[in-house]
Amino acid sequence: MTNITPPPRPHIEVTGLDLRYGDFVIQKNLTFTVGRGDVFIIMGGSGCGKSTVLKCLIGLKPPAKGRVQIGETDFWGAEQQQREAMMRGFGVLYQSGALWSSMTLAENVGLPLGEYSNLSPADIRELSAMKLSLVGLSGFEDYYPSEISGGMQKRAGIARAMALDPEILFFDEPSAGLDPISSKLLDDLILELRESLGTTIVIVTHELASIFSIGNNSVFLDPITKTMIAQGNPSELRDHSPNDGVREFLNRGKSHEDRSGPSSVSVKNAEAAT
Ligand SMILES: Nc1ncnc2c1ncn2[C@@H]1O[C@H](COP(=O)(O)OP(=O)(O)OP(=O)(O)O)[C@@H](O)[C@H]1O
Repeated sequence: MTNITPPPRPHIEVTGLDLRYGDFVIQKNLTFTVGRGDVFIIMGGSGCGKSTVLKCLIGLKPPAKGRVQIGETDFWGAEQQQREAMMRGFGVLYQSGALWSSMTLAENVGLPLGEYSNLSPADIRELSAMKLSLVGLSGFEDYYPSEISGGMQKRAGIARAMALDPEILFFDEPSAGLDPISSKLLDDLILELRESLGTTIVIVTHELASIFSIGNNSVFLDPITKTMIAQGNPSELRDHSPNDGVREFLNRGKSHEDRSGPSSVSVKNAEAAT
């Protein structure tokens, strides 16, 4: 008899999720999985509910219906205390970066360590410097956020998100407000972190260049039907999604046919019609 090893359990499993603000439905019936070590992109047009889905995954917005399983645990079904403990295993970088302007970079990164660990101030300082070096900011420990560029502020925000060695990193529009070169450097950093630490990374973004260069898995949310209309590798969705809207969005408004001749989808459709 052959021994078949079952596939590893996904890191995050979302099943039948509905999200609402009051009676206003944001998204419904979302079912998708995020594998361990994935760089998973939540994408879709403006206002479709990407940030709201992220908020639900990080514990800030309870679902109206459905389940979010993180590892072995039903995240929203768990007691609040257990959920809060799980949330300490998440590192979050919000859109604004949100560093404290009156604190140095080392103090910003050290803040969660002071709050959630028993480390001495000297150890916190050393660990903060190490986290800053991971994001290429060695030597900037004593700088204030206003003294460094926007791209460096984002890096410092990532160092702070990584302070407690999270299992999952969540980024909301990490490249918002950055020029294309800083944005590319940030993508490189995200990939480096994923490769060196194996952290699962979930990102809300509609920057196409980032989506294709760093994402290996994704979900595509539709604002009209208010549900997901695609899941999978973004490059494959760009070229082969059976949904025209998904292909158009990922080809920057151009259909695949416009760019490079008929897509395999339309070839298949043409073959089927003959
Ligand atoms: N706290 C809230 N209360 C009520 N409605 C909200 C709240 N936050 C967001 N919304 C609404 O929910 C919808 C989805 O918002 P959300 O920010 O999740 O979308 P998004 O896809 O991330 O948008 P964008 O791409 O513009 O950042 C929008 O119509 C927004 O106005």
